[in-house]
Amino acid sequence: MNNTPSTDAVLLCNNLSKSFKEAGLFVDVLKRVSLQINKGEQVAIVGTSGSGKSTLLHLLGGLDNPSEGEVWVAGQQINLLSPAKRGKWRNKYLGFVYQFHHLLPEFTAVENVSMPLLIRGLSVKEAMEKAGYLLNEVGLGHRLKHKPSELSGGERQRTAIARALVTEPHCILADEPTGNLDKRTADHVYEKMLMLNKTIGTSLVLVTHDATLAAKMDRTLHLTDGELMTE
Ligand SMILES: Nc1ncnc2c1ncn2[C@@H]1O[C@H](COP(=O)(O)OP(=O)(O)OP(=O)(O)O)[C@@H](O)[C@H]1O
Repeated sequence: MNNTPSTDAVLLCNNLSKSFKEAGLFVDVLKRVSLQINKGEQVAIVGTSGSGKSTLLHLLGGLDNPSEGEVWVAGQQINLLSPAKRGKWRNKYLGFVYQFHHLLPEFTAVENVSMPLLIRGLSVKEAMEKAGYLLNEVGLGHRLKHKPSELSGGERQRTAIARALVTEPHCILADEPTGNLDKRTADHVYEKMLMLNKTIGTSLVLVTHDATLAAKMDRTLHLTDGELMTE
């Protein structure tokens, strides 16, 4: 498959490969992966441990360089950009949610969520209002002033989701974001994330081991030993 960016594509890669050098030998972790994520689409990436899921997500998000191939985000081939330009492009169009929330411990929930907007130059008032709205949407309207250490695990992950969505990115890249939560809390967090993604029209690429969750998405991509299997 060889993709050319269409108007529907928010994210795509062509013949993406990644090798790591270990003990003098190259190990091929991703092998010529091509895929396209369209506007508003929710896509799961599944595969056994070590099949290359996180590596693929890192490359799609411009957090690492491919050995070969192309990554396009919002019509721009990001792997050709300088690290500084790539970082700017990434912050403009993508949102990230990780297994560990990476919230800033000394700031409250609403301050954490407003941070990406302040960095973009919004006034404190505007940023706080938007952050408060998003936190309310994920069911945390009553926890705005709590610091991460005063929130439960599920509440922290919902705060991280609000922070990823507050800039209304084209696409969210999520790597097993509820892997450290119990199933009931995880289901609740996902419910919120999937619903909000639909409301805002953000695409979602989610790495998960949970087949039930993957089945809720529009599409599931299977990685086996670094190769994408057709559905
Ligand atoms: N920086 C690195 N240097 C060397 N090898 C690496 C590096 N990063 C990843 N790998 C190797 O690449 C393979 C794929 O790793 P990756 O983390 O993408 O797998 P995964 O499918 O996300 O696994 P899991 O489900 O266990 O998180 C693994 O064998 C791993 O050891």
